[in-house]
Amino acid sequence: MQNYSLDDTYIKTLDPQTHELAVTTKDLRVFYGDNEAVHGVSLPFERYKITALIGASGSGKSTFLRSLNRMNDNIEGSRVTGEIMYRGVDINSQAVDVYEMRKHIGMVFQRPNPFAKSIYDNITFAPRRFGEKRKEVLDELVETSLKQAALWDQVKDNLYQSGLSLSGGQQQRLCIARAIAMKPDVLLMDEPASALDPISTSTVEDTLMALKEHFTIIIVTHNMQQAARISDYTAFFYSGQAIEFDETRKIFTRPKIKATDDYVSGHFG
Ligand SMILES: Nc1ncnc2c1ncn2[C@@H]1O[C@H](COP(=O)(O)OP(=O)(O)OP(=O)(O)O)[C@@H](O)[C@H]1O
Repeated sequence: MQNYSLDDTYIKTLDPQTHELAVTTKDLRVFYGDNEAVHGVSLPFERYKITALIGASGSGKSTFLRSLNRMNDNIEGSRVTGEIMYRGVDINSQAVDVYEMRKHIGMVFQRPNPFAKSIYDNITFAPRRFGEKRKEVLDELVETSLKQAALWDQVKDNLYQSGLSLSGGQQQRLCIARAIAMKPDVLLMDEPASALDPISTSTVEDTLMALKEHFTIIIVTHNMQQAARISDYTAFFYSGQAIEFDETRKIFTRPKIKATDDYVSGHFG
């Protein structure tokens, strides 16, 4: 099967003035020991857009996503080769300060994982660790992050209550607020709504749609309706390769590859 390649995509023909790329990967390969889980994926991620990564279980979506902010560094025996270009720097290079890079490329996980701390402390924890001590700046950060995550109105009078006391959907929005408090450029999200009920899912989806005004979002989802509803671009993963990448409306209406068509129309996977 043909692997999708950045070189032969129409993206090259797009006007860079109107289609600025936040991150691109080139021939990205991820190994767990001898097992190559991602086979040379080259993808462009446009700034202020949502790109969905879809594909069957085990096709390498999460592995690829995690490698974009070097989360695979924490997995023993894991190795990543190829390029991840961000602002002209290959962030897959060993010379890169990973903690500094993660300020720019943040991550929200599948299960809401607030710290066992107050709502206020959840949001200010990382900025404080990076040296921000001014109370007025931290207060402002808490308010803007919670507003952007559509949680402010519900928690503004209870900022010192534990983050763990919130509902699942609220906890996930707190985790989104915590991630955006670092003012990242790019937010990586691994099935951020899969542990939530339909109403919370819908609120999180609305939140993501609003967030793309300020952030570039790359999201793994198994939910085809969700990918179709919220994403601008979609990459279809199959056996560790991104075999098709296009505007979401094209992937869901007239994909070029049969395997993509079968997957999005529910014929397998
Ligand atoms: N920590 C790990 N150690 C070893 N192998 C792993 C690890 N994580 C994933 N893999 C393997 O890498 C391959 C891709 O897995 P990955 O989780 O990236 O797929 P996925 O498409 O995200 O699947 P799902 O939709 O089920 O989350 C699989 O063969 C999986 O077994």
